[in-house]
Amino acid sequence: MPAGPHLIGTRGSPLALWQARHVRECLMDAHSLGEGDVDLAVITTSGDRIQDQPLRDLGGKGLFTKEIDEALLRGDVALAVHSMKDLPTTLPDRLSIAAVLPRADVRDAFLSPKAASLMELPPGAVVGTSSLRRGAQVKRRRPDLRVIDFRGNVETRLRKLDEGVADATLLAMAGLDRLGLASKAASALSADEMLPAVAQGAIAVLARTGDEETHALLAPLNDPDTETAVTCERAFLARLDGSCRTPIAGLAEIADGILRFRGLILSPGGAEWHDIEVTGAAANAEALGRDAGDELLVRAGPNFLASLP
Ligand SMILES: NCc1[nH]cc(CCC(=O)O)c1CC(=O)O
Repeated sequence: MPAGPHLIGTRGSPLALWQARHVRECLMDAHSLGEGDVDLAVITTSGDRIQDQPLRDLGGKGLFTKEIDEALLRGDVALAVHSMKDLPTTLPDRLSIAAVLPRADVRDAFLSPKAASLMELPPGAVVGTSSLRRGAQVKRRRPDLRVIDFRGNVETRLRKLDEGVADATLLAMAGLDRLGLASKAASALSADEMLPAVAQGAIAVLARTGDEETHALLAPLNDPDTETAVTCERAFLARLDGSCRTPIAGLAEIADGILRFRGLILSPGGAEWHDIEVTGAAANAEALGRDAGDELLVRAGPNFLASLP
């Protein structure tokens, strides 16, 4: 054991802190560690600093992880905890995923003081979301609704909803649950109504490639079915684009070694979409996701992704 505690790098948002503390507890339980053996190191990322621009104009993913990756590579921290859906499909050189925690609720929550569900919102109502995926699926189901950009962390978005900036918003159920805010949800959207983001509800722990001690420490925290499901979803995403400019959704579910994957790409306005569903052996997760991505590219045609702004 090295001198000093194992340090966990994390963003400072309430959700990030909850997740990092959760990993800390899991590590302490798995290895019977004491209070001082694992500690958090809060790191501010560019994504946290820049609050006034839509995320997709800022170079997309990696924005919330760059400074934490650098701290890992320098050896300032031994591990880093991230919402897996915020991780780019290609990890930085010399970093790898050491554990994927058991997945929480994958669904999106519908929040509104005006209606119990998306379909019950009055005509022309305003939905606030910064997610192209959610916005496009809202328009797909309800072309009459107006989607406006809604940034900030979970608490900020809830405040904006209270202030009447929008009539409704959508947030990941997993995040609300973790923050003790599940009661704010009017309902949960089914995956058929609103297909979740790739890796939604999963927490990934990163470590330096080759840091065997930290990898061994984290191994008991890994959930194989969640790892398999997100491997399929991320292979799908990698095939399609991976930038924040394309509305993409994907969900793999595993039961008895059989994997069912649903994938969806949409035009930002939700008027055009292409979906796919495949089933196969969970052992082929990566190929299933990749092939589903290739098949959607064929179905959508070469102009679909190219024509997006
Ligand atoms: N993009 C922000 C983000 N990243 C992870 C979560 C919630 C937890 C999860 O989806 O795993 C959220 C908030 C949200 O989408 O409502």
